[in-house]
Amino acid sequence: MNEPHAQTGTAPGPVATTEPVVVLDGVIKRYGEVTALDGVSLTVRRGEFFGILGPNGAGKTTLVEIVEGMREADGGTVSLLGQSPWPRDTALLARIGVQTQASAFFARLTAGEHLRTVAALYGTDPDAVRIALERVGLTEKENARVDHLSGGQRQRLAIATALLHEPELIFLDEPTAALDPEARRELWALLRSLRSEGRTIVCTTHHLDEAEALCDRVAIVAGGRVIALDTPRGLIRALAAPARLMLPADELTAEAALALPGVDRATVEGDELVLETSAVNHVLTALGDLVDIESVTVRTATLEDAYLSLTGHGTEHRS
Ligand SMILES: Nc1ncnc2c1ncn2[C@@H]1O[C@H](COP(=O)(O)OP(=O)(O)OP(=O)(O)O)[C@@H](O)[C@H]1O
Repeated sequence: MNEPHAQTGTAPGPVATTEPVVVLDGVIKRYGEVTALDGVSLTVRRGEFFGILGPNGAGKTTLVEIVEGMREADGGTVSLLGQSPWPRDTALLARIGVQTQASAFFARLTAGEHLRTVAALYGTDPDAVRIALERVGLTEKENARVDHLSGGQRQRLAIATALLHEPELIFLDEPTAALDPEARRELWALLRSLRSEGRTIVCTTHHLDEAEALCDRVAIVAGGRVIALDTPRGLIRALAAPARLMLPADELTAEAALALPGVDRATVEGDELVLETSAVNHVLTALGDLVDIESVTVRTATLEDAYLSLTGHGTEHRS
């Protein structure tokens, strides 16, 4: 049998604690006529990798900026590490790390110079630069100019910048935007290792596979509201979408497949027979007696399916 589609891969490492590090209660933010946040309540626990997902304009950036203390909410309460992030408190800011966008780098400096400049701003020990470069696998690029780094190296430098002062809580914004698949996977490994060190990570992303692979829990925001909040697995389970089993159409007829216990639907799509079932193991066992099991591909629902269903941008369990 072929490998099933990527499964929910919650990162290994310490289990998130129950201690709240970010608490929003009924947070409201308006920009003139636009209500960007319409009563957002959520809690991020220490040690969690927490994803914030949602369509463009959903209010994600506004939400994160309010938590970071960069914007003032119009209503509701916000607690960051037990304190109100507004009015801004520099002592509190020193306990969080914000991934800078590559455009915010000192472009003509080397990676090392850039980090030393940021370290000086934070009043951090200069040795932190060496440690941060090592941490993100950029030691050999210390003397390379920032504008000569690849996209993946820039994203690593952005994360190193956020890590310099050893923050308890890190905010990431689209950490793997514009990276090739290999660079994305390398960055995922780095992000997993940050989590396994016990850091709390709040990450906005449009990549559903990334959220599914990395996040302990995700909040789906739409129209300024949290419309779902759960583990990726919980959101997928709530979707209750059937699994799809695909096999060459010449191996079995749709009629014969429908006669198998557990098969809810059997359709021929091109040269494939597609079976829908909520009892994958039963159907696989039955198929084992009838067809070459190596030719069967299983595709279970993904976080993307749940997201599209919840945000109304798709209702089908797509393949
Ligand atoms: N400074 C601002 N002034 C006026 N309206 C704003 C401002 N910032 C955001 N908005 C509006 O508030 C809403 C939420 O925007 P926000 O940037 O928080 O969404 P987002 O989920 O981060 O979107 P994206 O995924 O596109 O970055 C949108 O309708 C946006 O147009």
